[in-house]
Amino acid sequence: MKKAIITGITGQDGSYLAELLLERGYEVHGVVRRVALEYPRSRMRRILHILDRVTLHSASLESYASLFNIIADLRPDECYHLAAQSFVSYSFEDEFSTIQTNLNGTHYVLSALKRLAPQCRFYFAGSSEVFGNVPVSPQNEDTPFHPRSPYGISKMAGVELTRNYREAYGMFAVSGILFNHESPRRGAEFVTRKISIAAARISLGLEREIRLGNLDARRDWGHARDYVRAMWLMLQQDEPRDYVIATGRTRSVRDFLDAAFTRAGLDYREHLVVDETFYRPAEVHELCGDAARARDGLGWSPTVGFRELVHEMVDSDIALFSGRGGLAPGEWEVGS
Ligand SMILES: C[C@H]1O[C@H](OP(=O)(O)OP(=O)(O)OC[C@H]2O[C@@H](n3cnc4c(=O)[nH]c(N)nc43)[C@H](O)[C@@H]2O)[C@@H](O)[C@@H](O)C1=O
Repeated sequence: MKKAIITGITGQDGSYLAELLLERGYEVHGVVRRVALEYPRSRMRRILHILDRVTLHSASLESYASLFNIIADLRPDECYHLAAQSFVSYSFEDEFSTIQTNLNGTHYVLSALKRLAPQCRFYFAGSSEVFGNVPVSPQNEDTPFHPRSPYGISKMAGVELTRNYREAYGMFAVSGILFNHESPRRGAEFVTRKISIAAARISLGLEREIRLGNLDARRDWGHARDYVRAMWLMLQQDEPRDYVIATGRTRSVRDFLDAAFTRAGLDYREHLVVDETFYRPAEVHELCGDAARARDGLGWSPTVGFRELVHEMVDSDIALFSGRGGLAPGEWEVGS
């Protein structure tokens, strides 16, 4: 039985990945912050249904020793490093913590694996935010990086660090450069979930308006369940390589808003307030990925289209806020 560690198991991707690994017969271990153990109903809400089948370990990305000890005890076969400060907006407010946690955390995990489990296959959650402001579209693995936020910089450095461990120490260490991927488990601070929650709550009469920033930004949105499958596939290959994971199609924030509100039986124009406080100091206007390498090398392609994704998210939030979602009010509020 293969043993896998997931950092960030309580997040959207971590929860889907844990399900996938359990289905494939892995022994699954998750690394969580102590706070998650103290507030299990909200922090653990995405993995409550599999808590009896995974083993959780308490550690912090800021503490090398805490990560070292877990890796020393487990000596895993595969390590998926997903934990990070992942909200781009927040990275402008606290650039120091974002860069420190995201970069040092990655460095600590890689360094501990090199010492204790050098055969372990390592996946780093890279991000399309590394491309930020590149003039080339679509972006692939050869596109130069031009990040536009402290978050993007931390992810760019993580991709380079992972590459360096691969080249310098011969480790099977790879990065997935994942474009935006969403689901009903997305944190409420990200624009897609903010919209699906608002569509649901307005349609149920619980709220009247939604406040958003730049509606013209365009993203390449896929479904998180498809994207964690790509993570797993990357670690099953003969050769370690980085891969772009994307759908290859972009939509604007306004398109998402329109589709979500229409699904909820609403006209978004009657509820939208454009609020400049949600604009970013440096915006990424459009990102579109070219996942040809993943298609040819991993046999990967997305299975969920844009409309299906939007409908799943809105339907799920309508169920949640009409009391059919299994969570008490307030338990959805904490982000990823
Ligand atoms: C791949 C990448 O994907 C995600 O990063 P993101 O693209 O920044 O995601 P988001 O949903 O926060 O913003 C998308 C767009 O929507 C615009 N926007 C307008 N109005 C609001 C608004 O009110 N809230 C938010 N959050 N965004 C807004 C905002 O200006 C931006 O242009 C993370 O998973 C990240 O970890 C990651 O790696």
